[in-house]
Amino acid sequence: KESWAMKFQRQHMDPDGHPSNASYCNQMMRRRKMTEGRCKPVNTFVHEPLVDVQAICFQGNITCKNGQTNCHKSSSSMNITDCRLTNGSKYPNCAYRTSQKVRQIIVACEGNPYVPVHFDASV
Ligand SMILES: Nc1ncnc2c1ncn2[C@@H]1O[C@H](C(=O)NS(=O)(=O)C[C@H]2[C@@H](O)[C@H](n3ccc(=O)[nH]c3=O)O[C@@H]2CO)[C@@H](O)[C@H]1O
Repeated sequence: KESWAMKFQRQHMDPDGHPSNASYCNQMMRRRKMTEGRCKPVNTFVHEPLVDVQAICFQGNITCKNGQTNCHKSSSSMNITDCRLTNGSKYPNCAYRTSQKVRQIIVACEGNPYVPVHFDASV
């Protein structure tokens, strides 16, 4: 079974990628298996080295959206791509808008080793 840590990497890590065109999200959401059974509404990909994203777990500790206190905000801004389902999208043809941004990101961390397991938000 896929661990939380591996699920985070499958859903949110693309260190060597960058949205070269508007179909980045359409392709990546399929490739990373987030369009099976339903179209995942919102998903962010992070274009930074895995070690830099893992280091966030030891940066600013803040409260998560769900009230848990195991969230951490990155000290610096990161290159990310937000994928957001378009209104006209109809399963199984999940159609996304691709938005490239530079933001601080907030992740939840768990386990030993203490690693990212959930993407909370970008600010
Ligand atoms: N503190 C915690 N500690 C540990 N675990 C925690 C904690 N909190 C949740 N989980 C777990 O994580 C699992 C999970 O998938 N949570 S999820 O909210 O649906 C993920 C959001 C995110 O993927 C995406 N999104 C959203 C915004 C954005 O900018 N970018 C962006 O990508 O949308 C999703 C829905 O918002 C869930 O099973 C829950 O148990």
